[in-house]
Amino acid sequence: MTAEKRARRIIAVGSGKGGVGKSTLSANLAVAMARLGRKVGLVDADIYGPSQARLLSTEGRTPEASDSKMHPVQSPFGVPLLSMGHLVQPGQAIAWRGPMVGNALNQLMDAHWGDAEIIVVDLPPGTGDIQLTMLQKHKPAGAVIVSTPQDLALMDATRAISLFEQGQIPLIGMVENMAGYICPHCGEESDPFGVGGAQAAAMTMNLPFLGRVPLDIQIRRESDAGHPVAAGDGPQAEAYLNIARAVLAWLDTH
Ligand SMILES: Nc1ncnc2c1ncn2[C@@H]1O[C@H](COP(=O)(O)OP(=O)(O)OP(=O)(O)O)[C@@H](O)[C@H]1O
Repeated sequence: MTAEKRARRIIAVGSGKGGVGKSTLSANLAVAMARLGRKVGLVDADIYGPSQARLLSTEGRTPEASDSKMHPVQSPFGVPLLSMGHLVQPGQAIAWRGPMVGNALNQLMDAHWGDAEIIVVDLPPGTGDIQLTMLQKHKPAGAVIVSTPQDLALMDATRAISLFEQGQIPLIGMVENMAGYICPHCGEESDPFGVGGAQAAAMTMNLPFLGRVPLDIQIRRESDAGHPVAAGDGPQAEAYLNIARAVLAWLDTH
């Protein structure tokens, strides 16, 4: 029986800088993996700027607790989750020093995750206390790096990659977000942030490329309204499902 019990595996989603779409990717990746039949949970490790309660339509819900541990909040998309957004009022500032933030992260991670076999962790941008606690104490099975295609974002992504390498966390690969924009009026495709930069950078760094998500008004609108596009149909959902397939293929072979 013990041999059959599969260990829970953590996938950290990181980026060098904020605003590149890491939270959106984390939510959609978790939903897509659940759609592909896996038991997936999601932890919003962005303690100071939580967004997952909104992205997965669980705002205003408070986790119950037993045996001094929280029970994740069930979302309507088959993914249970925990976020500071479930514990503080929207807009309330969290002014904590490092050790308290580390404790908060540990409580989110050490919750009653039940039969979840994979926990996706949405890390805050950068390379600070939360990232270090995550790497050292919770030891993710692997990390996914998100970047937009422009040089500055890629430079920051390199820093995130180096953090995981120093922590000896395997890199699953890189996702290029907000590449290619199709005008909803005239249909012309343009590349506000360029395109292919993240894929090229991944190749240079010998990092697998996991896929590309276009800059798409529907992704912005639906995400911010708490409807992850990965739960629906169409090319947007397919983009996230393909990334989820690539991540699962990696997990199943490592
Ligand atoms: N592919 C996309 N197309 C259009 N909008 C997107 C896309 N990906 C993310 N966005 C939008 O960009 C904004 C920032 O995304 P998100 O919050 O996921 O970024 P982040 O990297 O997690 O930022 P932070 O680390 O600062 O929380 C959101 O409004 C989101 O809806």
